[in-house]
Amino acid sequence: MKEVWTSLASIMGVFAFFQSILHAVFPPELRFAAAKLFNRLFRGFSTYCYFDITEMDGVNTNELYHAVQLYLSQSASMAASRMSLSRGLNSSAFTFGLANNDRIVNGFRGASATWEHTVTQRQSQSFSLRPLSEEKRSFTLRIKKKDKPLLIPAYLDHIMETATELRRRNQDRRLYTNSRGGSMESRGFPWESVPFKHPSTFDTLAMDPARKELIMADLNDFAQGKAFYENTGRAWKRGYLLYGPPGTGKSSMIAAMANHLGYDIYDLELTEVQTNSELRKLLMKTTSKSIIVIEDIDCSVNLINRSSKKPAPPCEPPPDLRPARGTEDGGAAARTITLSGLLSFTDGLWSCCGSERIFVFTTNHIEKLDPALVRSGRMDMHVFMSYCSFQALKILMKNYLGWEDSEQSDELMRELAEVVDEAEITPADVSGILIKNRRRERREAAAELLEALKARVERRKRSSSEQVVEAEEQEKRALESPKESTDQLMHSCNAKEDKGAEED
Ligand SMILES: Nc1ncnc2c1ncn2[C@@H]1O[C@H](COP(=O)(O)OP(=O)(O)OP(=O)(O)O)[C@@H](O)[C@H]1O
Ligand SMILES: [Mg+2]
Repeated sequence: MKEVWTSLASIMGVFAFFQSILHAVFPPELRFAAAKLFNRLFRGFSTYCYFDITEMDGVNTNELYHAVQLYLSQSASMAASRMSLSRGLNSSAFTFGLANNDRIVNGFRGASATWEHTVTQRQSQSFSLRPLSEEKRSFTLRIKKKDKPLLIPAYLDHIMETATELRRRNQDRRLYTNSRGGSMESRGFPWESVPFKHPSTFDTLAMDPARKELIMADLNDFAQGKAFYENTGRAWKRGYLLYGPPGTGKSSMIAAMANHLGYDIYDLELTEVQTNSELRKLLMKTTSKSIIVIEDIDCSVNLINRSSKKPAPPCEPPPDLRPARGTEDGGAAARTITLSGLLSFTDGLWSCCGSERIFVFTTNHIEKLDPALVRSGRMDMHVFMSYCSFQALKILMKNYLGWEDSEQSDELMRELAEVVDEAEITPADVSGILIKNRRRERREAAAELLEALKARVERRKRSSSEQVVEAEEQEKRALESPKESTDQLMHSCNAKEDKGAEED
């Protein structure tokens, strides 16, 4: 062993001797060329290849460097023992980074890649219009030569895509509105926005868990469906129609969808839009990965069937001709937005500018909508937001009272389960009762809710029995005096017809 060490020391000595001669005798250029040759020889025998990704590419920033930095932040937060931490402008998330001169191993498609972050001092700068930072930062990627076809460029593409997604997720999301109609502000942007901070999530949303799962799975399939939409030649968009009584959670569902997918929301106020071309402009200025919402669609635009020849009732102008902003008559004459304009907004060629967009329409009266608007392909999923079921009630009790699953076999819960369907109460009303009682002890609050539900059931029973009595009395009167009752019947039929015309 001793001999081995002695011979190793003598080799090192010889190497150092030659190096000192090299330094003394040869000029730096020659030394540099020799080092390069040595490196090339060494790499010729090595099974690895190396890629340097510098922060600056000449005087331009190298996007790949920043993408790698962000991409590695995921792995670095798990694996590295020393990390750098940062938080960007307009961001609410912290980003981990690989510390200087640290190293991390990452895998892709079964191949392994080693990343090293190097920071060196920049040599003194000559004069430049754009001063560079004093440090030179770069990543070095080391992969096996045999893995090169597998990793380059697929791995780098993957890194770029992941970084874009991370950047988007780290940014605060925004809620846009077209309060100026379709008109542009000075920078040519028709939307105004505020940070989107709605706290509704699928966890807090009270609805049947199985239906909730179905919607979440549908959303996930959509968000991960790039290849599917490309292969099938379909535009990457999806339509949801949420319908049901007021206060059943349609708007809350939209917020939950946006929070689940990390999308922005464009809340389109259709009554503010004058023409189909304005509508198109608005669409063109939306970004991908967004939800475009039209709330209360039945009140927003004239939804009379395009093929129907039925004239609009004379007493009231059709909704799309109602006075609006602008001209003397309130812009009514200028307002030419039509149902077919809206249909091509969601379904026509223009709907494909950009991608990965979700359209959500909400309504309290699905029966009032034109079938063309709700046909499949346009609105892919119809979601009925119903009155509060027992499953939904349990979610609300958990959210508002912290009522745990273990307590749910309770007698109180059994009683609640019995009355909740019959009470036909909206989740908004249940939330109202629970908020009012939130300072009370849990069981007291739940008992209060039970009382409210029972009272509601009673009221509903009473009003329906009053209706039955009324109908029976009418029938009796009809039997006693056929002539009078026929007149009455005619009268009530006429009244019904008038009412129907008004509603049309
Ligand atoms: N399914 C639900 N889950 C949780 N909270 C709900 C639900 N439905 C309603 N709420 C509560 O009631 C409030 C009103 O609900 P929301 O605005 O979502 O109803 P909506 O169906 O959009 O009503 P509208 O038809 O009047 O627009 C919400 O802020 C929320 O607190
Ligand atoms: Mg709503």
